[in-house]
Amino acid sequence: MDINLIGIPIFYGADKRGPEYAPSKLRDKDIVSVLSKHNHRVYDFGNLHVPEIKEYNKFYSHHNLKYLKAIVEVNTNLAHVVYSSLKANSFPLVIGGDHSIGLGSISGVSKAYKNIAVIWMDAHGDINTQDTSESGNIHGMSLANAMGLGYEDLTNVYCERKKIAPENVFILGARDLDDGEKILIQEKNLNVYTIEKIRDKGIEKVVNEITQKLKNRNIEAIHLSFDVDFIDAKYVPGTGTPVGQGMNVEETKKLLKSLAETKLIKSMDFVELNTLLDKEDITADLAIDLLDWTFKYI
Ligand SMILES: NC(=[NH2+])NCCC[C@H](N)C(=O)O
Ligand SMILES: [Mn+2]
Ligand SMILES: [Mn+2]
Repeated sequence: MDINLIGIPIFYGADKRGPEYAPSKLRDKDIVSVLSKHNHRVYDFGNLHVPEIKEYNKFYSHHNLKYLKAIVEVNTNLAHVVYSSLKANSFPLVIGGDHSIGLGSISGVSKAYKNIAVIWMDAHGDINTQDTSESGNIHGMSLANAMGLGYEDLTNVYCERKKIAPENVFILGARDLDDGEKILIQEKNLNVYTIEKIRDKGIEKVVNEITQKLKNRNIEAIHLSFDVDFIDAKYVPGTGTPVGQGMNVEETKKLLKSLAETKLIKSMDFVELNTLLDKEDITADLAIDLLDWTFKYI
């Protein structure tokens, strides 16, 4: 397979420095050779441009949407690179950066394929809007924006329509949801698999259930958006919003393997690695290990 490696050095969606250094960290750790081992041809596209915005200007457009303008710009450009990669039969692997970039990735995928699904592995839902968010951080809104909910500059990124149908979104690992997010899950009857639910059913059954639903809906492509805080806080010191009670590394790998083996994953984000918070590169090394593992089966 051909892989286009796309770095997005952005922290604006998290409003906390650190995620912007993740792409170069993973390159230092030889991500290209690691992925190439599995018979992939890896093309390193380098980083996309992230405009500089001064801290005092972050509320420029909207008080509860920090760094809105820059985030819209970056996601628009990312969407096009993702779209163009898919059209050229390459697998876009997007290295964040914070999770605000999920919007750009999904936007690109949604133009390349008619019927898509999104698997969002995350301790959080990232389904806030400017009205429900308690932080104003856009990385907590990107999945809602992709579903057409939220501020119009965000929902209209790349093309003016909703990018993904709520019934084709699967949130795995959620265990830290805001009140507004819980209401939305009820309202839209979203597919949310909490850690408890995944452990109760078992990983295999969960993946089968998801694949069955996707088959019934003729899904052509899954976009996998992996937030490293999906994993239990004790294994990932290097992330900005860590949450306990998550899966361990072994369980996570089992889940990633089953998802990869569906052969439906056509694009992926790896986000929220914060190198400034990391301890002795534990999280960066884990990131390499997880990507190595996943791309063995993809
Ligand atoms: N991609 C993430 N790590 N998101 C964390 C979001 C945290 C919180 N729910 C918020 O909206 O601010
Ligand atoms: Mn997230
Ligand atoms: Mn998260």
